[in-house]
Amino acid sequence: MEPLKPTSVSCPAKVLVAGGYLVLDRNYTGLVFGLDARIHTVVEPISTKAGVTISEIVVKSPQFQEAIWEYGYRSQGQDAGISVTQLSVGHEQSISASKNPFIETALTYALTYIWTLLPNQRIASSSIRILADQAYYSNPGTSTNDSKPSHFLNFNVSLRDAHKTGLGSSAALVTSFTAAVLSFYLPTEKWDLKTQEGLRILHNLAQASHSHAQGKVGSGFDIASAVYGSCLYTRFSPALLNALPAPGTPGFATALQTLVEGPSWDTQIQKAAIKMPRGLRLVMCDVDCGSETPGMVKQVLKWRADNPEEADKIWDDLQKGNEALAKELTRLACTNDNESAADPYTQLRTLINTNRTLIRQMSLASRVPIEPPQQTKLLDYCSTIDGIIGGVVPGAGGYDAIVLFVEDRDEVLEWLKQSLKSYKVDDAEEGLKIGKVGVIGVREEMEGVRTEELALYEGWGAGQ
Ligand SMILES: Nc1ncnc2c1ncn2[C@@H]1O[C@H](COP(=O)(O)OP(=O)(O)O)[C@@H](O)[C@H]1O
Ligand SMILES: C[C@@](O)(CCOP(=O)(O)OP(=O)(O)O)CC(=O)O
Repeated sequence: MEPLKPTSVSCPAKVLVAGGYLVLDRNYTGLVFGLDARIHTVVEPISTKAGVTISEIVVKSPQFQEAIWEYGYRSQGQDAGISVTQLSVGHEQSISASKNPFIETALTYALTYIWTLLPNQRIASSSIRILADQAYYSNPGTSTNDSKPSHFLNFNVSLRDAHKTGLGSSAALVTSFTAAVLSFYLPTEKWDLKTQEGLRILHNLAQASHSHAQGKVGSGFDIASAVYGSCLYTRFSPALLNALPAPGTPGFATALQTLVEGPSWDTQIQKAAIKMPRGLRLVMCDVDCGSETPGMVKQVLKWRADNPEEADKIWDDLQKGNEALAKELTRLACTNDNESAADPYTQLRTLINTNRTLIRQMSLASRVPIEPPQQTKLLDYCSTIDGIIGGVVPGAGGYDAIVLFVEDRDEVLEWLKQSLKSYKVDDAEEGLKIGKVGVIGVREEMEGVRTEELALYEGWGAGQ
């Protein structure tokens, strides 16, 4: 067997530009853009003294305080796969306080899948590092005091105190983690990130473990964009995962392998259906307030169940609007005569506004603040700025963020930033009030998962 080589993989963040709530149902689609903030996972061998065999995997997220998790692992009988147990980390923090369910579940699923492919081989110990781009968190990061400043910043807080900007950290983490662990342990004849089949298996495995860690609530559009980048997404049937035995119980390993490799997985990814028109870009703004997605989802789905006729009408109109939006984006991206028209984006503007009207109808009818009045005002305000085509509340909506289609010129972005500095929320509003609105340093990213050069992590020391 060849010695294991250090491996690194990264995945992009996401923004669901159209299809929030609808995408939870397989009859509808979600239009998701990848974003150029990435989470990286690096896996390296641990050197042990000759003759000493340990089965330990140490995971660190060195940009955060106390972010270290040590796992022991062993194969179970009765085809139950590999069980992972968190070991004491040797300082005052208790194991339960330091649990990271996303890492623990991704490790259990990835090692179990590896074991099904290499049943007679011992899985060697390794050391794993996770490094995230600044845009995932609004905490101000500081440079490492290395003479060569790193691309990655130190956030100087624990993960518990990190303020997420809603770019899908757990999905990018689970997907890059799963891909890096598979790449590290498996020879390319067994699994290869560079093939369509390798991507399909990675997608299915990451969906299964992320869904398990998250409590099976999401549509999985965030994992799809972590693997494939920007795409038009149709979710998998939720029933696929209900049939999977629990990790560590008899039959889990073969059932997992059959599920991720077999033909039953029914996600549809249409990559060619999503493009960014030449001359445009996405801009994300954080509204420094925040909404709880699961509660909003519950309420919208209850409204739909109680009012099927009204809901189906709005959803079908929204689906048509979303498809038209995707079509117009690809049309603009593929046509050459944008420059000659007086305003090449008239149709795009109209489509965005029609979708927003339908979203507000759904908001009113379901009494869920998907595009609440303060966000309407903010979006309307931004849409009047020269060079801004329009925008929407992404994903579940609420008071989290807005996403804008903007002409890709420095002066437009600068003017937007200046305008937002002096933007005032109406004092007369009742209820929740959005806070400061800031531009997040990201733009669209068409590419999904990719391998990275180890030199990127200099200053974040191997196995430190
Ligand atoms: N850099 C990181 N290192 C380790 N774990 C992380 C990191 N970023 C996020 N996570 C994990 O993902 C969780 C956040 O996931 P979630 O609440 O679903 O937010 P998001 O919407 O960003 O995915 C954190 O509690 C932590 O367990
Ligand atoms: C409602 C949804 O369709 C979209 C939610 O998108 P967000 O981007 O708002 O999600 P989180 O970052 O996980 O809060 C639920 C789903 O599809 O999972």
